[in-house]
Amino acid sequence: MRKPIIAANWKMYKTFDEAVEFVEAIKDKIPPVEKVDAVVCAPALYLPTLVDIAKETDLAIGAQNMHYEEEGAFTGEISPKQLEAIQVDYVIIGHSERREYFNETDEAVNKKVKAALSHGIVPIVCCGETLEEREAGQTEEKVANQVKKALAGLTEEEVQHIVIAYEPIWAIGTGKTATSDDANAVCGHIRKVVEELYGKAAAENIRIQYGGSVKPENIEDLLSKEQIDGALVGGASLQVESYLKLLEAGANA
Ligand SMILES: O=C[C@H](O)COP(=O)(O)O
Repeated sequence: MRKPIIAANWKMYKTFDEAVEFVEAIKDKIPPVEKVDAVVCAPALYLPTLVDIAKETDLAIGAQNMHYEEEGAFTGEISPKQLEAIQVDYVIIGHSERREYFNETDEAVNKKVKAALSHGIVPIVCCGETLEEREAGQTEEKVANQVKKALAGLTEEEVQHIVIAYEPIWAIGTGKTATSDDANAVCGHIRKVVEELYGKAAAENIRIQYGGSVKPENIEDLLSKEQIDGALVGGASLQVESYLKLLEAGANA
C-alpha cells in the first residue's frame, strides 16, 4: 500500500510574510505523516525559514528546482548540497514550466534526479504531454520517453524513493482536469514503464502523483483510482483552507 503524497507547488507566488503566515497557520493541522506525506514546495529564498517553522511537525518543505552540480560558478543557481544543508526534504525536478521557459532538457532532469538522491532529497519528477501530443495520440509515448530519460542509470533501490508527477500540460492552471480514468490510465502506463526498466518492486513502490487543476472538489475522485498516489497542486494549494482539504483527502484515500 503506497502512502499518498500531496505536494503544494507555490511557483512564484506569495511574499515572504504570506508564506510564513501560511505555514504557521497549517503546521499544527497537518494529518499524521503515517497517513499522508504533506509537502510545501516554496520559493527558494523562503526555504530555511519555512524548514525551521515546520520542524517537529508533519509538514515537509521542498524546493521547486535546483542545479545538479555540488557547487561552482553558476550565478543565480542553488545546489543539492545547499538544499541538503538546510534540511529540505523534496525538490520538484523537470516541471513543464521549467522545461518550456528555462530550456530544461531530459538530460539535465536526469542529472538533477541523481544529484537530489545522492543528497538524500526526494525528487518529484514531472512529466506530461501537450494538448497537440494528446490529440495526436502520443501521450503514452511522450511520458514513457520522459520517464525513461529521467530515471536512466538509477538503481532499482533508488527508483523506489522517487515520486513521479504526471502533469498533462494542457491541464495546468487551466481549470481543465484530465478525467480520473484518463489520469489513472497514464499513471498505470508510467508504472508499467518503471516495471520494464527496474522490476516489480520498483513499480509497486514508486509513487505517482497527478497534477493539473487539482482542487478540493476533484481530488477524492482522482485519489480513488488505483494508480494515482497523490497530487502536485498549484493554484489550489495557495489558500490555507483549500490546501488542508487536499491533505485531508490524501489522509483518507
Ligand atoms: O505543479 C503544479 C502544477 O503545475 C499544477 O498547477 P495547477 O494546480 O495550478 O493546475
